[in-house]
Amino acid sequence: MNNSLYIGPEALPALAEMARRPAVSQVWVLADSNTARQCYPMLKPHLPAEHTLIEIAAGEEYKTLATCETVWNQLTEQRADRYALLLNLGGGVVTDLGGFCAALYKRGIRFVQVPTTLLAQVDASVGGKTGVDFLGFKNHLGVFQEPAAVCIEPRFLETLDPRQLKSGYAEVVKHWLIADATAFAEQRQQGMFVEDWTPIIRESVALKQRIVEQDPLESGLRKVLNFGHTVGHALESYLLLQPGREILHGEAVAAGMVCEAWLSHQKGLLSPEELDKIETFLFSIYDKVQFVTLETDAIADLARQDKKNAGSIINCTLLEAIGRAVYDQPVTVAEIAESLRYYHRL
Ligand SMILES: NC(=O)c1ccc[n+]([C@@H]2O[C@H](COP(=O)([O-])OP(=O)(O)OC[C@H]3O[C@@H](n4cnc5c(N)ncnc54)[C@H](O)[C@@H]3O)[C@@H](O)[C@H]2O)c1
Ligand SMILES: O=C(O)C(=O)C[C@@H](O)[C@H](O)[C@H](O)COP(=O)(O)O
Ligand SMILES: [Zn+2]
Repeated sequence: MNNSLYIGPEALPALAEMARRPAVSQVWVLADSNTARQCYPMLKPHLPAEHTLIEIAAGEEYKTLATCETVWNQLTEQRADRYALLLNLGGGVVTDLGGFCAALYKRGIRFVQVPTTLLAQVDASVGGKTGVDFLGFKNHLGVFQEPAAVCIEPRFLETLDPRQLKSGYAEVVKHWLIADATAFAEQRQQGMFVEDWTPIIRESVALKQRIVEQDPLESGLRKVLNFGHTVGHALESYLLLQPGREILHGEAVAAGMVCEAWLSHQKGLLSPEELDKIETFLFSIYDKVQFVTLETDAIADLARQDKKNAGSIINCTLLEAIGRAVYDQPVTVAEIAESLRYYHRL
């Protein structure tokens, strides 16, 4: 099975064909409590009658090794062998965690990503990053492992909560900011009014794939896909550990993009006019993430664990212009804290 990508009505029939290949010994579906209820009924008619559903709890707080253990337990108890196929049906939590479980189980079984959120359809299911959070740090344990296929059916989005849709849109905007100034300019006129997500999904996936193909293991260029994430992950991690204050990944990335656009401007890379365009657009869609200025140092400090760092140097991806990103730009914890204070004042 090669790594194949299907987007649209052909996605689930393609999955049906893969699941019935003689080389597949067992078919497993990993879903969370929501996708088991809301998405599995659409998938089920495409699966062989004999398959097993594993259900995990929904939410970022369950993207942990403990949840992986429950998955590995079930695979082991039912004697899944190396020829088993795992279908990850869900948002980025399920595709990241399921990919990680598949990559480690018996040193690797094949898996297919079946993303059901906008975020997972435009970003998380593509590019082979899998993993779980650890000690509150985002994706701290993980491996690069490409799925056998990615099957994107945009109709899954019909049951998605609008807040989740907005969260996913942040990664689309990120793709435009790092590599597609024209799309950003066009969409700026329309805000988040989108009738049919399919073309946006196709373009976002193609843009991400073009980057990943050149640098699959993130030794250089791929770091541009992390724009907004140095500050975004720090904020997301900080609030994840405080019950009641958790925010969604895309919401954190949207805030992170404002902070990192400001850092880009401070470092003489991004013009004030472009900074203003980015802020105005993002604030027309996203509410401000709530924290107090007293917390900014503690949040910024979490960026010391960012995976792009080298030793004590925090390497950030910044913008030279809308549509042009530069990676490995050193920033200090103090500068990150200052960017958070700037965001807070806006
Ligand atoms: N691997 C990557 O390249 C990559 C890229 C971006 C984000 N991520 C990761 O993805 C995760 C966020 O993913 P997410 O935003 O999809 O969150 P998620 O997986 O938590 O899904 C969001 C919520 O929507 C529910 N849901 C999913 N599909 C649904 C549907 N069709 N209808 C109704 N409800 C549905 C889920 O049960 C969950 O409650 C983060 O952990 C982030 O780190 C990974
Ligand atoms: O695919 C990538 O590369 C990305 O950076 C995409 C990000 O949107 C995504 O959130 C990713 O999981 C972040 O990776 P990490 O290495 O910073 O954990
Ligand atoms: Zn992301």
